[in-house]
Amino acid sequence: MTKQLPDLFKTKMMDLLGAEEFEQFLASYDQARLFGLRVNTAKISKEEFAARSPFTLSKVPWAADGFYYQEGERPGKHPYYHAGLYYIQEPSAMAPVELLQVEPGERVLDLCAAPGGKSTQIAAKMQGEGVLVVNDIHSDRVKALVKNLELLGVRNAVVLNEKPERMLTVFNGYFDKILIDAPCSGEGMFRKEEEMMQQWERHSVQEFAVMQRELLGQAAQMLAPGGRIVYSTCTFSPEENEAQIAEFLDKHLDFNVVPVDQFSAGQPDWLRAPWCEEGAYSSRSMEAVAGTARLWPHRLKGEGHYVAVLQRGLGRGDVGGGGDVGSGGRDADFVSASSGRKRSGREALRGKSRADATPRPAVSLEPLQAFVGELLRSEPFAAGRLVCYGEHAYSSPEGLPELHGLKVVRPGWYIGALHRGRFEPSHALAMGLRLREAKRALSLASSDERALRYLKGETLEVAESELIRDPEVTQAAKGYCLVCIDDHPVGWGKWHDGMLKNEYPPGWRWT
Ligand SMILES: C[S@@+](CC[C@H](N)C(=O)[O-])C[C@H]1O[C@@H](n2cnc3c(N)ncnc32)[C@H](O)[C@@H]1O
Repeated sequence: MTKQLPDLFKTKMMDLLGAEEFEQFLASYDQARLFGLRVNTAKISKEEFAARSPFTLSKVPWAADGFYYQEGERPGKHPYYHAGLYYIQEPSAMAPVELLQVEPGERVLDLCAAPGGKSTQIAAKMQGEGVLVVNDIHSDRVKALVKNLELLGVRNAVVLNEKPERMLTVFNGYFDKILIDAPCSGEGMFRKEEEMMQQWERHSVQEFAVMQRELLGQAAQMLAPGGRIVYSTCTFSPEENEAQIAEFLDKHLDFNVVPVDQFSAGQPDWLRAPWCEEGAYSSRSMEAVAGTARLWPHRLKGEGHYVAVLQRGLGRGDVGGGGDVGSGGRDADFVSASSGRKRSGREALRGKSRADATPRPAVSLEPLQAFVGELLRSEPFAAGRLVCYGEHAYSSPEGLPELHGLKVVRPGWYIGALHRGRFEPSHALAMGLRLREAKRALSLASSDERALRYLKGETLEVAESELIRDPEVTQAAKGYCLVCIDDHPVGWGKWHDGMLKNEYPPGWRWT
């Protein structure tokens, strides 16, 4: 593979690394590829997963829930993948979110989020508490982002498809943590994805450097005092890494680098011609970038990455706090109560105080209330507020400012559609539920041949005695039923008279 590397890339890396280290670096391209998965601790503990796992796992040293698996094991072809128990993720790509140090209850932004590897990692750390805003500028990539959030059962995410500059007013000084997993020239991915080499030859490093500079400045405006930004790339070029951070620090004196010591150090000595403008940076910034981190494929078991942790001071900077701007969700017909205290799902659905001041929903919420009463033991929407966009109902995280004028793809967890007096629960609702939250469910063993047949979209024969039912429920077993595999939800079915009609969405089916 070393032969296929672009000559220009090889010459530059030789200049940066020096002859001896360059040889080791080059040798890494002929080593076997590494494979990683991250356990989705929003759904299962890593101990439980390790006990059930059909894969040969070994720990990724820098990621709490990350594991290497063996080539040929194909975790994407296992029912547990369809249950959202893990995300297949390159091991080095797990590092930035670990360094973001997200806590449940925080307000977190993933600015360049698609297809969602790091968003789902952040979500697992938030455990459904707090506000997670995920954004990507490319609408086609946002589709994959939404699907991954739904697959992994994320309940507290809002998905935007925006230019970051349009987010500034709404989110000025709002977030506690921001991840910028920046678009970059992708030099660190040449071993994993060979087509990255052709893309590298088409786009210049300078082109990406311009975008990265803008993204860093925009993120700084959306960060609260005392907040943290993690900036990451999967490339080696100092123009996209140390130079971005040094320039940012010179423009933002209220930010410091939090040194990362578990990886190789950033390279202040590369901030010079011909790659960067000689003498352009202050000595404070030059010193600080030594505390940023480089993940080298010849020094650890992962692909090439760069990560910088930027901490904003608590003092008054040039951005304001709070985020409660604008009024009235853009297309929301109805916004339920948002009292701040925990409400029951019934209360959330009834939507008291704010609902009185806002227009009634265009559709009646009664079918949704009936569904909740019949099917759900606990009230999963109580942590959010129910919003309706046309026929579609979402649970939006508490504390979110009005998203006035923004292109909102998902204003929260998609609950389902209210259509012609009926409620159709969404697939996202099933994936975000727990077995214990359902009053009527079916749990198939992963070894049961019906598990795979369900994932293929087939109708199943299911005896009434196999249904798990709330002992207090006296109604007939007929109707919606949460289908699980080894106790983890994978979708809906409709049970009637010994048959389970399959509600697994066509686009998700096992092929
Ligand atoms: C490295 S990828 C992100 C990978 C993602 N964080 C993950 O872990 O799955 C960079 C993303 O940035 C998006 N992007 C490019 N320019 C952007 C911009 N100005 N604002 C927001 N997103 C942008 C791209 O569409 C791409 O999906």
